[in-house]
Amino acid sequence: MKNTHQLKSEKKIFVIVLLVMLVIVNAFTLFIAFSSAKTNIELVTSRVVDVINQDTQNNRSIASDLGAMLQLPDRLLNQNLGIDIKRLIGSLNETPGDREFPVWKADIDMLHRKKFTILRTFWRNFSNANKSRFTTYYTDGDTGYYYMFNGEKAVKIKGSNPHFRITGYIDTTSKMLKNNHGFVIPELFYSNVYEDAITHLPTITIGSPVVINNFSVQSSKMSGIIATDYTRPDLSGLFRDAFTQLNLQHAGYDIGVHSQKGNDVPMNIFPDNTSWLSFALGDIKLMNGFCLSARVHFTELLRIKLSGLIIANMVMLFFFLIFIRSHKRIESMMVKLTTDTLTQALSREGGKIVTDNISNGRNTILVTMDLNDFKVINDTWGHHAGDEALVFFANYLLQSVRQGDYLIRMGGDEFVLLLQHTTLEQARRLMDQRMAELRAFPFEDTSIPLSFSYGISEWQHDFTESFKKADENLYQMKKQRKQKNNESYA
Ligand SMILES: Nc1nc2c(ncn2[C@@H]2O[C@H](COP(=O)(O)OP(=O)(O)OP(=O)(O)O)[C@@H](O)[C@H]2O)c(=O)[nH]1
Repeated sequence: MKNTHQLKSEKKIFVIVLLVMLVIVNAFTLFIAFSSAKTNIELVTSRVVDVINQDTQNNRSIASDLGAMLQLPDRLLNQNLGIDIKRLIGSLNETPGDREFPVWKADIDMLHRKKFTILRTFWRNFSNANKSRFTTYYTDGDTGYYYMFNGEKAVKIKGSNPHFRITGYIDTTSKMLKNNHGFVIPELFYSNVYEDAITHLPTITIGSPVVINNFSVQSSKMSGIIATDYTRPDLSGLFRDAFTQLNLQHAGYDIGVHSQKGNDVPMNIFPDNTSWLSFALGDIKLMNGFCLSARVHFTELLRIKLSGLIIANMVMLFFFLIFIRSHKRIESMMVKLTTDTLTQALSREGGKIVTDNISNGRNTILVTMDLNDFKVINDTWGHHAGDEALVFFANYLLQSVRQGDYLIRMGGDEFVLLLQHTTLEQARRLMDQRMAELRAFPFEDTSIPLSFSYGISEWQHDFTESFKKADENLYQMKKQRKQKNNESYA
């Protein structure tokens, strides 16, 4: 049978295990929420990448068409595009604002007029669905020409390019084309995250190279790039759309974009000022040249797995309550089984549990006690008075013991005290004192004389042996007392 001490430590262990499980279950659920958050961002990113890829694809095809067309003689060009190239590039004196015949600024040379005219024709022939929503243009270098598709605006760049520098890119790509005799498809141009000189917004640019192939001499050269700019508001809009399409909310995420080139200006798609507690979802590849750094807020993790968290905690709470209830029932049953109902001292069974668990009896003293002439109290004042005497006596003894000492009712008016961490001498002094101080107990409106005898022994290996020795001493004390009484009557 388990004793109350064992039950208490069992309860402690259970509570610790439950708390650990509570932490594990909640941490695990939050980890699943974290994985879902990461998947959400990856899904959203792939939607954004789809749009950018589509733009890039269109730019690539315009770039490659332009590269091919630039080598054709005017006759074939006119035939293919259905235009009159000579008329279109020479319309210096046409009416300003005429849609068909652009007015060229004088500083735009004939080759570029031709380039821009071809591009304008491509762009006009393009279906709207295929046109990028964002600023798309042609440029042929840092101090070259610039043609914006949507606005149909052609300018010669004075000084440095207001957007980003592509000289390095054109040089390396040209070298690569030369080394491979033109038989390679050049990489796209990726800018870093820079501040646009016109809009003053953090911007990224992705450009498709325009290559003029000349396979007959196995040499190709770079002409420029067809590029699309994505400003912070552009990308925010793309991300917001992707979140909406996927039925997700963006409020719980911080998203920033950075390039692999470094030296970026900060570009926060969704700002990181709403939560003090957020977790990094790691670097997510946007496309070759760019990465996302995303964070998810703790509140969003809770929201994602709210039902899971509630259910997990409710289940744990349910088991906890069941355990506590059954534990309490066992505990009260144990108390009932091990306690003497009349005196509240330990019962014989309770005493056995205690004595069985005395592993090392060193410094343990066993005292047996028996009320003197208890039968007389019963016979004179009634059984009820006898009961009161027993209760009084037990309380009287319990007052003089310390924590860790035990009072056991062996039966009738016989009790055992187990005194721990004490010597035989100290115990004897205590019992003599207690014996001397006990005179009577109050019963109804009188007081009835009450005294006891005791026998004492040091703990010897087991209870039976120790009890036997103490009981012999008790018997001696009783015997001496009776002799004394007889002598005083004689
Ligand atoms: N009131 C009451 N009496 C009990 C209880 N249990 C045992 N007794 C009585 O206690 C008495 C035990 O008396 P003994 O210990 O044999 O005799 P004593 O009168 O104390 O005499 P000595 O021990 O020799 O001094 C018996 O009369 C039992 O009936 C109890 O729970 N209540």
